[in-house]
Amino acid sequence: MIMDALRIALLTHSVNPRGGVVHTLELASALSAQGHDVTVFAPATNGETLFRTAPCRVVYAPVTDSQAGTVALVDARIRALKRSVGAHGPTAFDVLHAEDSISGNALAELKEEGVIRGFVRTVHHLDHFDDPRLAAWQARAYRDADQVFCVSDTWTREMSGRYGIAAVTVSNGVDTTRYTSQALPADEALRQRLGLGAGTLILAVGGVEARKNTLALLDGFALVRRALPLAQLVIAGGASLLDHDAYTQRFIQCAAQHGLSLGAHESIVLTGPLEDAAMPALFRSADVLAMVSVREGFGLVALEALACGTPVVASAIAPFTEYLDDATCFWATPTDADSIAAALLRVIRGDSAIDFAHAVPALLARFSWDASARRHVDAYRAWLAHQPLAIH
Ligand SMILES: Nc1nc2c(ncn2[C@@H]2O[C@H](COP(=O)(O)OP(=O)(O)O[C@H]3O[C@H](CO)[C@@H](O)[C@H](O)[C@@H]3O)[C@@H](O)[C@H]2O)c(=O)[nH]1
Ligand SMILES: O=P(O)(O)OC[C@H]1O[C@](O)(CO)[C@@H](O)[C@@H]1O
Repeated sequence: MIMDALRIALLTHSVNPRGGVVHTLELASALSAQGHDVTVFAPATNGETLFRTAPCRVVYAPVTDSQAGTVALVDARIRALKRSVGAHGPTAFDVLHAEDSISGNALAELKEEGVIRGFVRTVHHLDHFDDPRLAAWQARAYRDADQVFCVSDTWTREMSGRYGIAAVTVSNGVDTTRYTSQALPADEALRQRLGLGAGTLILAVGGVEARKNTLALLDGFALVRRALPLAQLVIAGGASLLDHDAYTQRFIQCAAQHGLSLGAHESIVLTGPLEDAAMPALFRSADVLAMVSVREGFGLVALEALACGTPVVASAIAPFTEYLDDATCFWATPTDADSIAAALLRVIRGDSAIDFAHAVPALLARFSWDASARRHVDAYRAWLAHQPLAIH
């Protein structure tokens, strides 16, 4: 432990392989390596454990209330985190850091009740909620935070321009020891297990959901199949707390209308959430990563694919345009299936200018979790310096 080590609590919404949880664990790992005393709080039901081994103390907050429906689920998780953090008392941590709206509400309530003095919050991206309770929770979780961090300048500007919140950007990192282009014997076993054939593999990560723009990707893929009849679309992940069932049903119907079948060895393979070790192997197995999302906080998956030596087709919108360029990705217009198909085909045919020798390593070097953790610590200390009284 370093002399001026901070006692930091990082709160996440679940144990799932998902952006906010990955951010929590990578930040926890880098902060711990720098000598800080980190505790991760994660709501868990029925003995669930984090999808990746945590490098620090973990407190699983038991979710005891009903999670039937999204509102009940969010409420139950807010209660679970609030109980667990509250039980540690007001002096247990120097910094309480919420990674999402659920944990932000747990801390906002504890702050209102005087149990904690304040908290910081990372906004990865915000969602659109028709349900007023979900919308109100989402707003409270950034509005009541003492300091908001965003994972891209795009979102820092959005928070200021649209919501009047003065956030600071603290970028993501990418673990280039986990995500490498070095093929392993297990890569082939994974291909077999998932039913991936010898044809071209187009990979998308994050499941089937509107924000990931999976329907437009499907339309683009159907066009690609006219030129490459053996091509497969592999969609991995999707461990979201939100309800994407209606969108998934539309996806299944549209696939049928295109004459595309779903399943192992079929043209579309939906893997669902995968164990951590599978992800680098899957990136390496793909001919191209399609990241044609319409809303991302940062787009970490694009960097992971590039680190594995896999070319990326990315949406020609922010935040991708903030850090990718013609030397590190191939652009597609996310609202245009023809554009998505054309971009995928250009990359598959080796007709892109992605520079894996120079531009990609230079890009990856700009995003480390160590640097992200140092920037967080600077921001924590700046916030603590403005607290009228020390927390402990
Ligand atoms: N092990 C495993 N990891 C997964 C899986 N699915 C996704 N991941 C990992 O989870 C992370 C993000 O995945 P997304 O599906 O893109 O999550 P998100 O919730 O949309 O991410 C949000 O936060 C990220 C971090 O700041 C942002 O980069 C992203 O744009 C978005 O705002 C990446 O590290 C990705 O490799 C899976 O099935 N298994
Ligand atoms: O899709 P995910 O990563 O599970 O995220 C769900 C989002 O919805 C909420 O659970 C509720 O607003 C947020 O806390 C979170 O950002």
